[in-house]
Amino acid sequence: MTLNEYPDAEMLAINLANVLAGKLTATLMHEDRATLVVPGGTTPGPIFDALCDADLDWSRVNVMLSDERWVPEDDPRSNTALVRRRLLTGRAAAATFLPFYAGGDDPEDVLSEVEAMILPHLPISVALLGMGVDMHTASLFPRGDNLRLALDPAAPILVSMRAQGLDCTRVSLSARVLRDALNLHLVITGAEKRAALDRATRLPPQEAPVAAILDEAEVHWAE
Ligand SMILES: O=C(O)[C@H](O)[C@@H](O)[C@H](O)[C@H](O)COP(=O)(O)O
Repeated sequence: MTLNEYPDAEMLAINLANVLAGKLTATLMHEDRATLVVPGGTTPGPIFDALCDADLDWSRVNVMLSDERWVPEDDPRSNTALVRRRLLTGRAAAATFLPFYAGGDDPEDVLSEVEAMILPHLPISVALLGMGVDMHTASLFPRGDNLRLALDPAAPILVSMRAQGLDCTRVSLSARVLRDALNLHLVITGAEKRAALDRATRLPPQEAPVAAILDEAEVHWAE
């Protein structure tokens, strides 16, 4: 794990957007297409606002989420709606978005179809992940019902996840798929998450799921 500290959240957003754009540009120098994975939540918005106008060939970029709440796009909890609003605009509107939500109440009914859509676009070229103060990343939650499966080296590409305190079912890329990203970045802000990150470095992934990806991750933090 490498840790990059920034004087404030604005500097973090601008610099991290440049780092991600640089990695995508480098990928597109030797690949026909690049796959970008981004998180939902409240942290990435300013990063998306800076990244969406990066001068790169977005028409050759596939964008997908690290995880999704299993709700339609018009639901305020939808990460897809966040990405369409804040990232897939400006130059990045030319990117191809691969939504996970496929309708219905239970993702298990359609997981294999969604995985079939994802598979051709792996490994991930550039992944940006967030983290909760409970040390979850993507939707790999401590005490999540499918956490053991999601952490298994032979895990499927996508797992459903339910956990106490979550107001809806989620789906998440599994730890092995996230770890296999060719460029893996984790963004956190604030003292509480910084302390949680420090704790996660001393805990097993079963207790601190973010620990499953820390070895491969470049961490970006601002107060
Ligand atoms: O669907 C989501 O919410 C994200 O993918 C999730 O993993 C997020 O990155 C963390 O929960 C941090 O969320 P904040 O950025 O809101 O703190």
